[in-house]
Amino acid sequence: MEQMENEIEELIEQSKQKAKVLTEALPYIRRFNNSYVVVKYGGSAMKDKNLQKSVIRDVALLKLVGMKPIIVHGGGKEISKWVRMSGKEPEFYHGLRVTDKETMEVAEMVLFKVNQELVAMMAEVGVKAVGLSGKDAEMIRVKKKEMPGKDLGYVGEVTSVDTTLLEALIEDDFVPVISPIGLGDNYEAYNINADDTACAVAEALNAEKLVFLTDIEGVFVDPEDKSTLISEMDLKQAKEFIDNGVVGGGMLPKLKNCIEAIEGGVSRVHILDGRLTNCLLLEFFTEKGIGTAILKEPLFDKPLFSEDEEGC
Ligand SMILES: Nc1ncnc2c1ncn2[C@@H]1O[C@H](COP(=O)(O)OP(=O)(O)O)[C@@H](O)[C@H]1O
Ligand SMILES: CC(=O)N[C@@H](CCC(=O)OP(=O)(O)O)C(=O)O
Repeated sequence: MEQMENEIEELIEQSKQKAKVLTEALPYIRRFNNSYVVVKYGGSAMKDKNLQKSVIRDVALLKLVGMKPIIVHGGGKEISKWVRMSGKEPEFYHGLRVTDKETMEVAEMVLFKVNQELVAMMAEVGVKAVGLSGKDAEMIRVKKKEMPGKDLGYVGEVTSVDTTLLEALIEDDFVPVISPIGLGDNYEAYNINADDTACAVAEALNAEKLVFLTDIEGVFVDPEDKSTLISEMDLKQAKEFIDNGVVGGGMLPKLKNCIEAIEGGVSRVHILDGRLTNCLLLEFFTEKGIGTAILKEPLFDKPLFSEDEEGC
């Protein structure tokens, strides 16, 4: 009898917790209703199938509560695996894959596979997604990326994004899943860095939010010291971090993309740890939020580090 009473009490407590979570989420659901939210999903955060499913479930939930999510995916590691299997060693120059004709073919095949897997996962959680590359309806046009001293081959730099198809799909309740391939002047396929692609799509849609899911908790002053996570920075601070050499490696182009997106009209950009279960829900629907937010201007005067932060 006593055990039964304890179980009932536990159930009531759990229900109260769930109700609290939903109540806390309400203002955010209302605020982001009908907003474009671009999620860049790639890198190491994509490694694990269960993790992929968790991210996809989160995106489905964003959709079901009234937002307009768009996924831009990467797959760099998977491309490298298949390039090796084709007998070549992957080559990168300043973070960009040197892409000859053969590598472009491999990249296009691998990205198509990744794209369709994500589309199927969305279907599994009851949301209709449509897989696209930038070639569809000439959505993403590019020019060949020029780098002093190195020919990158079929690497594209986005020149324009035509959102007509995206808007039509979203209007009809589909979630677009975009792979980072663009169409060149000569109508050939070009390989685009997925962060650049997400940034260009978010800018073209004037998105409310652009979220980069990566393999680290956010931007750190010192990545070795977890207490130095920067929960929020404005454009000025972001530029200072770049100039002062605080950020390096893959975080450098990512932060540059964040700055570009904000300057291009995106309201908020976030860098989140895609390895964390329910990372998107934690960022979107909790007061505290997670990761690093990059804003046009500071919301209010507060210390740089993560205490006392405000979410969304
Ligand atoms: N100050 C910094 N804060 C956070 N990460 C940093 C910083 N400086 C360098 N990095 C590196 O940037 C990496 C993220 O970039 P990248 O590997 O290109 O991500 P993705 O593959 O998800 O696109 C982190 O794993 C980290 O090693
Ligand atoms: C030109 C260029 O480098 N393109 C990238 C496209 C995929 C990508 O960016 O994937 P992640 O986000 O998973 O790294 C590549 O070929 O790896």
